[in-house]
Amino acid sequence: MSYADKVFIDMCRDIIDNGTDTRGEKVRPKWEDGTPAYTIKRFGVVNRYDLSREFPALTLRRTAIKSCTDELLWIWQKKSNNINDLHSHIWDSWADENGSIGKAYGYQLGVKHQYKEGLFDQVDRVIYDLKNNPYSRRIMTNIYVHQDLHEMNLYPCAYSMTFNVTKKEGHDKLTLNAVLNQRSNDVLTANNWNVCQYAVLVHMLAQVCDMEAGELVHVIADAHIYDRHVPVIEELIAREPLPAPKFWLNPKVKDFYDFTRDDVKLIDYETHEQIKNIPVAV
Ligand SMILES: Nc1nc(=O)c2c([nH]1)NC[C@@H]1CN(c3ccc(C(=O)N[C@@H](CCC(=O)O)C(=O)O)cc3)CN21
Ligand SMILES: O=c1ccn([C@H]2C[C@H](O)[C@@H](COP(=O)(O)O)O2)c(=O)[nH]1
Repeated sequence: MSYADKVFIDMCRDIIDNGTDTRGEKVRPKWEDGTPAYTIKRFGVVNRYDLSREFPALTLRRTAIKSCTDELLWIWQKKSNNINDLHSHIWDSWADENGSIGKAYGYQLGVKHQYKEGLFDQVDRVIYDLKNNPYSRRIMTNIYVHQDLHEMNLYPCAYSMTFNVTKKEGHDKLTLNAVLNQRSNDVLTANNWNVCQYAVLVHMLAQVCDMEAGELVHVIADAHIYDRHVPVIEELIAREPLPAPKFWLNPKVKDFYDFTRDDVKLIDYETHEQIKNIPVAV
């Protein structure tokens, strides 16, 4: 069975059985009808995925790999903050009349910073360090920029990646690992969505830097299940996990900026039926 399913089931069980409830407290998000969106939450969840063994897609329900890759490329490759550059409508509720989500996500990754070797944005700096100084312990991004928070419609949730390179015995290539730091995670809507997109990112960066993909460690400060999602989660985690799919990344692509969502595929991705019309708290 898919290892990601096991991690997801254990995490959800733990949140529901051992988490704390925000019901009746002052909370920011609301449901579409204006009702406060309360959660059951667990502080400090850490999940590890070994990308050299399996791609961490859930089989309990289908994760839209092309849409989540599209959002990842919107942020990391197009470095855009405008929903008109995105193929899906997942950000529509947080955009202004021009389609902007403010100085969030892609905007921050496109800002150039001065380094000893010259001006780089954070993505190009990561690629430069992975190619030129792979054993550096300083290869990371951070888009949680306090001075710009007042110009963001939603503060970044998955806000930092720390890359770390190791060498496996008997392997010619170096191994690329990463820690994804996330301050807040809507477990039903976006847990596996975020995990799959950052797994894709590690695979892409490994390929263009001539490395192998290793571990992805997902650190979540506030892992929560919204009140209206609890019955859906109960139904999902009662399902029997299926085998993990195989991951395909177009091996011809050698430049990070050449990847498109069509260069990513899940082969033999068998899943249980999708749960439609899941409400998203705004
Ligand atoms: N409450 C909340 N939860 C989130 O997960 C979230 C936000 N807000 N605000 C900003 C973004 C938007 N995110 C979203 C929103 C919707 C989907 C979603 O509906 N996904 C569907 C279909 C996507 C498609 O195929 O285009 C899915 O089945 O995964 C995913 C991520 C993640 N983020
Ligand atoms: O990539 C994402 C983006 C957003 N989320 C979720 C996490 C929260 O439920 C909301 C944001 O609300 P805050 O009050 O700002 O925490 O969006 C996610 O899980 N993944």
